[in-house]
Amino acid sequence: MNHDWLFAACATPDPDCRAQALARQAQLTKPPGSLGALEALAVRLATLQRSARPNVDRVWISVFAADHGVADEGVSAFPQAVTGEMLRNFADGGAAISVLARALGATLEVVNLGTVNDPGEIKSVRRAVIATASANICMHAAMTPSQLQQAMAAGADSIAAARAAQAQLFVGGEMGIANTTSATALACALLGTPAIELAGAGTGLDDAGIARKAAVVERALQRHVAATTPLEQLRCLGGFEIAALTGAYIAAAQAGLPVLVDGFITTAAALAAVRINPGVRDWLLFAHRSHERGHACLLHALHADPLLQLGLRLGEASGAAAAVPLLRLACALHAGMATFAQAGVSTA
Ligand SMILES: Cc1cc2ncn([C@H]3O[C@H](COP(=O)(O)O)[C@@H](O)[C@H]3O)c2cc1C
Ligand SMILES: O=C(O)c1cccnc1
Repeated sequence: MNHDWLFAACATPDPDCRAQALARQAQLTKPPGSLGALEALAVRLATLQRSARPNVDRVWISVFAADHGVADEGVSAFPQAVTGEMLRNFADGGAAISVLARALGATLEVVNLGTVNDPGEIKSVRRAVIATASANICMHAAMTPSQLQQAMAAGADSIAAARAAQAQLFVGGEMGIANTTSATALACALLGTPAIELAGAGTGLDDAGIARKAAVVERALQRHVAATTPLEQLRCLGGFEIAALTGAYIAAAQAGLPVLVDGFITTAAALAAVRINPGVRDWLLFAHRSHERGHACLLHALHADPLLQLGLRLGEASGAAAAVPLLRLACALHAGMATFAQAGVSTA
């Protein structure tokens, strides 16, 4: 099994572009620092895109869908059939991310990695089916080594497609009933945190449901206590779409394509990516803090300060899509504001 590409060097952000962008921000007609996070975003994007005038007009969104054997443990408020049904909804344009992508003029790629209720060929859904579902993590490793490899390669394929389309920003999303359980188990293993601290409501569990979900996660952690590397933890506790996201984030960082991370599940995949290849961290921007209980802890572990906190708890890349207009405004301000000299405005 060849995982060598995962450890190849990531691109390095350009310190000269950073210095130039900081110098320009200091000359724009505003008190220094007064545009706060919008300034930092413009400087960050200039550094990552190696450009004096960064922009995120061309946004690529990939939503990875897959089912999870751990759904058998009754950990979701919704039935497993929803994953496959939502594939058709994505394709028909009715899902939240379909609407958001349209509103942003972003490209939306949907990838079917394996669903129990498989809708079959759908125009505009990429089939990269690995199996009907990952295995129940309470009993087995979620994936075989070969399945892990396939899933991560499917994520890297999306980055190749995004680059071919000259995307300036990559956004990953996910759809998979019970995947907050898998993401919680992965996060607990990566962070060494007990399940009860990270388990949350997902699609809408009540307190008793959350307690049962935490017990399921603890069983999975016990079952896979021998998994001590991040790659093994991902293989044993993750799922196809989570591994695809991890592969996509690593490939994006290696290609020098900035990434905007979405919610709890994508952040768990991002933490796995950073643990596997630490150079990935430079390429990650964080869109929002989701309502899901464990998200704050994951963000803290990544030293991430997300832009928004809107009480979203959907996934599908919806929170990242909601933050794209802020990135665009940051770029527009950086490019379009007059300097003190140009406008004849006195400096301090
Ligand atoms: C109709 C519907 C659309 C969704 N879109 C994203 N999710 C979100 O909810 C699921 C995770 O929550 P849990 O672990 O509790 O199952 C994932 O599919 C996630 O993307 C959805 C869930 C539903 C029901
Ligand atoms: O934050 C998320 O990504 C999330 C939370 C709940 C359900 N699905 C996704």
